[in-house]
Amino acid sequence: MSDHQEPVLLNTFINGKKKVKIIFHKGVLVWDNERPPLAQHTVPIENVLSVQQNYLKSSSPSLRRQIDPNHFTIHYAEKSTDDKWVYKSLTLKHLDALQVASWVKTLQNHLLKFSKRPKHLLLFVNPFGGKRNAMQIYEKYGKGLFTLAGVEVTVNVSQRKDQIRDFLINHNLDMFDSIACVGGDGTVSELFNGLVLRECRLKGIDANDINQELPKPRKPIGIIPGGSTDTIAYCIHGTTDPTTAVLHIIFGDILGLDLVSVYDEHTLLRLYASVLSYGYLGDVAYHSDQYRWMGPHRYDYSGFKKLILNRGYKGEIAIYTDTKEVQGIDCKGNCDVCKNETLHKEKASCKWETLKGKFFMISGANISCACSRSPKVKHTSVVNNLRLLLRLSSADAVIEDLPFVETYSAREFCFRAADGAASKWNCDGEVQHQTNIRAKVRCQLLTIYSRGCQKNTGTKTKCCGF
Ligand SMILES: Nc1ncnc2c1ncn2[C@@H]1O[C@H](COP(=O)(O)OP(=O)(O)OP(=O)(O)O)[C@@H](O)[C@H]1O
Repeated sequence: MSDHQEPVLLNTFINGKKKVKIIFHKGVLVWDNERPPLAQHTVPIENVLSVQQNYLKSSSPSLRRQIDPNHFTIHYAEKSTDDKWVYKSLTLKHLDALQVASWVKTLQNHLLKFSKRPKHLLLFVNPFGGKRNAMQIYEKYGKGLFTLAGVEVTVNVSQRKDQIRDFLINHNLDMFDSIACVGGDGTVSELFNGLVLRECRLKGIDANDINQELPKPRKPIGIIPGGSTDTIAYCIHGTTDPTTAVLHIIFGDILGLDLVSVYDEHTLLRLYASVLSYGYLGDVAYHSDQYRWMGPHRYDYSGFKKLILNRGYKGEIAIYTDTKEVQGIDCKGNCDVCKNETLHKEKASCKWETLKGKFFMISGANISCACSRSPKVKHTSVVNNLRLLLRLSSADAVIEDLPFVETYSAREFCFRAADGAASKWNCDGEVQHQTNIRAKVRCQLLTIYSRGCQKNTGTKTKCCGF
C-alpha cells in the first residue's frame, strides 16, 4: 500500500482525567498527553493483542451486557526489562460514538492481517512437573490473555507420563491450528516427539530408520514454562516468565528449531531440543528423580552429591563432522547452514572421527543456553568441574579455553561405553537408559511460536550441530 493510501487516524480522546492525542499511521500507534507533562508512547500494531469496545456497567448481573458506544480499549504488549514482555492497556473515551466505532473498526481490520496468529489452540497442562502448579500458571497468566486476544483454548490435563505424546500421535487435530503446553522440558519433549511421530505415521515413514528424513510437523507449538528448569522455554524466549511465553504465542510469529534424534541399534529412542548428556548430568537426572518431592531444588542436591563424587566414565565417541569449529551463527530459520543441509551440499565433506578417553561429562547441545557448545569434558579435579559448571551457568558461557574441555561441531555422533552401563543419558532432562546411542541433527524440524530473544543475538548460537 502506498503512503497516501495508508489510513491515518488522528484524534483527541479522554484517558481517565487527561486529554490524549493519538495518531495511527503506517501501522504504528503514537499517543501523548495534550498538555504537559508529556509522556509519548509508541506501539506498533504487531504488539497490539486486541481492540475492543467497552461494556456499560450493568445494574443487575442478570441483565445482558450492553456495549458502551463512547469507550474502547487497546490491549497491547510492551517489552520490559531483558526479554520480558508485559501486558498493558489504554482505555479511551470520546463523546462522538462514530469516532470510537471508526477507530475500533480500523484497528481491528489491521489485526485481521496477522493471519498466522493462533485461533484454536490445543493446550496440554502437566500437573506433575515443577512445583505442580501448571494449571494455576495457566489460570493466572494464560487464560485471561488468550480470551482477550480471541484465542479459543481447549485444555487437556495429562493423567500420566507419555499421555501427551500418545494423544498427539493418534488423535485428529484438524480443529486446532496450534498446539502448546504448560510444563517443563519433559512436557515440551512429549509435545514435539508426539508431533513428529504423528507425521511419520500419517506419511508412512519408518521413524526407526536413521537414514530417513523426518517429516516436519505442520502446526506451530507454543511453550509456556511450568517445570523445574524450563531450559527450552528459557533458550527460546530468553526468560521463564509465563506471561512472556503466552504473549509470544498470541503474537503468532514463528521460529524454526533444530531437533536431534537419538537411536539405539534398532529404534528411535527420542528426539531432543536442548541437550543430551552422559556422565555427570546423566547421573544428576537419574538420581534427582527420586527427590522429586524437593521440587526444583532436587537438581542442586543431586548435582552437589555427584560433583563431590567426581566419577569418570570411559567411552568411545565417533563424531560425524565437516567442520570441527563451532560456528557463530545466530540462526532463526533458513540460514546458510540450514539451506545447505536441505540441499545435502556439505555432506560429501563429512568424515567420522573417533575419540577415546575417560570423561566427567559428554554433552550434545542443540541450543545455546543449555550449553552453547558441545563439550566433551575430560575427567579432572572437583575444582575444575566446579569451574566448568560455573562457566556453563553464566549467560555468555565461554568454555573452550578450559584445558579439560573439548568442543566439536557435529551432524551426528555415536557413543559406546567402555565400562558397561556406567551412567545414563539425560535427554532434555529425562533419563534415557540405553547407554550406547547414535544421535543425528534434524535441521529446522520444529516450528515454534516466538519472536526470539536478545540474549542469543550476537552470542555464539549454533545451527545444525552439536
Ligand atoms: N500426569 C502426569 N503424571 C506423571 N507424570 C507426568 C504427567 N504428565 C506428564 N508427566 C511426565 O512428568 C515428567 C516431568 O515433567 P516436566 O519435565 O514437564 O517437569 P520437570 O521435570 O519438573 O521440569 P524440567 O524438565 O524443566 O526440569 C515428564 O517426564 C512428563 O513426561
